[in-house]
Amino acid sequence: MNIDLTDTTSGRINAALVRARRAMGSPAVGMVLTLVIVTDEGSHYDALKAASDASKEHPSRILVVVRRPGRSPRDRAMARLDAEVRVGGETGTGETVLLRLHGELANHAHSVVLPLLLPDAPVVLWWPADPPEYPSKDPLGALAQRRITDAAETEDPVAALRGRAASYAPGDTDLAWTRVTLWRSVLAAALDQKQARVTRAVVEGEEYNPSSELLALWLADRLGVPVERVLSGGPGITAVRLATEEGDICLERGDGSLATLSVPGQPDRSVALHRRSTAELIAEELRRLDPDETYAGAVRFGLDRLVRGQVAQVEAVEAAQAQAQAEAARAPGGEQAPPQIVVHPDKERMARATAARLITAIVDAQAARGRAHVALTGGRGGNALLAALAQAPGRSGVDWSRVDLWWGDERFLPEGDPDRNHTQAREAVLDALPLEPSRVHPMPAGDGPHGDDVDAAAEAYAAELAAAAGESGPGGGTGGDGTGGAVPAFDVLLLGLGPDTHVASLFPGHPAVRETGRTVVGVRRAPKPPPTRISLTLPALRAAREVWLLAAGEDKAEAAADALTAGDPARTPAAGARGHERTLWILDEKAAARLPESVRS
Ligand SMILES: O=C(O)[C@H](O)[C@@H](O)[C@H](O)[C@H](O)COP(=O)(O)O
Repeated sequence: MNIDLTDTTSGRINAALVRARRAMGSPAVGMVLTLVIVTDEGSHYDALKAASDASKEHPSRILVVVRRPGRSPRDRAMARLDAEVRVGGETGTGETVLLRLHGELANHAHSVVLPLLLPDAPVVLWWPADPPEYPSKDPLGALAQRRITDAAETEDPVAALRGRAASYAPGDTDLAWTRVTLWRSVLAAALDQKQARVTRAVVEGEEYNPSSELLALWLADRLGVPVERVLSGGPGITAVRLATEEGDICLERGDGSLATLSVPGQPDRSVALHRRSTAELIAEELRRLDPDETYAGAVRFGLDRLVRGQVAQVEAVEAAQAQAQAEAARAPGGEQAPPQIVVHPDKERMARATAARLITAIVDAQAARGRAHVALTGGRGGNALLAALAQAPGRSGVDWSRVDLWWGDERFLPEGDPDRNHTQAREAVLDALPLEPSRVHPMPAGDGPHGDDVDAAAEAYAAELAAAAGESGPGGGTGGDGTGGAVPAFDVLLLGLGPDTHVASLFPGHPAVRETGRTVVGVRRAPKPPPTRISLTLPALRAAREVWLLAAGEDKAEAAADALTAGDPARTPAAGARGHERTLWILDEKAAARLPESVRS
């Protein structure tokens, strides 16, 4: 039931609430707290929506206070209270009162709110933005057992955290702190389980991210060791590394909601660390109303006591890359994204983290388009990734029956030959996945219907790709000259980097690299055995939404440096492998060792 009251009083509002309850035949019992939200006209809808969702778990009276002091002296001199009372309906078992305090009344919000508080029930106050400097001393704040602010909703979140530290009083909390609950619980469990002494810690997260700061402060406060705060490109917190005598405990979340937890001596596991909605955060805060001493210890630990580290390896390159590479790597149409770079400490962790990243990408693609198209690569890097995928617990989060698997290239050998990429992929993981056989698209074998005619085999695969192109959802890929030669818009196209900068079976100086009219070609006299292969062409690779290039080991260092600074794909084919939406270079430290300063600085 909705009741609108103009130029009213708190008493009339209470009477309206009673009337509405009676009319609905639902007494006001069962409501557990009063949630007061202080916001402005432009933000009250979102804040109320989040609070209403949160209060489904905690039936509440929600009072939304919107101050309207007025623009002119005349407006400011008057005093008027308008109210919108909502009981039942989308408020669930709770009730909502939107209060507009006009003119002079805007300076006396607590006198309006006090008579509207549920009797004998806790009060929670939430400022979605622009909180008072001392929340506990604010007249409204003084009414509350819990006072919620959000440092992320400020111009300078780190400065805001300094303010929270200075003004802290029991009952204060901040949503930037709430956002690290899941990280803290995973790390605390890993530390409890491992019982290893931590000697130092690193927290990587995007700049101006207060949650990264608070997670670092919490580790410093709890562990009593040096904690380094390192900047990354995000989103949000991207990694925590705890150095112990037995090796690093790492919790890495590349760019999605799935993180990888690596604990020395244990198999990696994927952990859901999705970035929660405001409603979920508020619901968590409503669950506990006692003072959060852990928050108090962290926020007051002292930001200046954190070690300010170098910009993370990952993002030093990403930031420089975005600028230095944009022109050189841009495709003729200018639509490909400049490459981003992720560097992992070693090839084992690179494979594990990339497997988790691939799972996230597939889950996201299926959520967006109902299915996912992934093109696999052969070689040690590609197979290591598939082996890691076989171990990744998060793989059960994928509906494999809606994944289409393709190959970027294939050795033109008899079916089942151990050197075929398809054979190796099946052995690594495919045979263990509940795939839909009709959605697994190996390239033709050398003893198949086309005999030893590799060109005919290539044409057949091009036709299979074209048939699937229309199914790959909006923005379906086009390869070749962009006309008939279509391919699906691969959600992720994986490529291993050859030591000579080849990708797929496109080798430097080879005619296949310069092919633009077809999407798939036969390759003869390949420098990497076996000599006869089938390969997607560069235009077909570029039809992918995302292209991920994998390079591990020092034998790839020069190739990676060449490809990331070169411009001519004919000479350095990897330089021409760009995705429409994203190009990701995934390296281990050894393969990244020769990246020029201009790229790494
Ligand atoms: O069929 C192939 O050989 C691959 O598709 C090829 O493109 C491979 O990915 C690179 O040569 C890197 O191989 P390594 O990862 O083994 O170095």
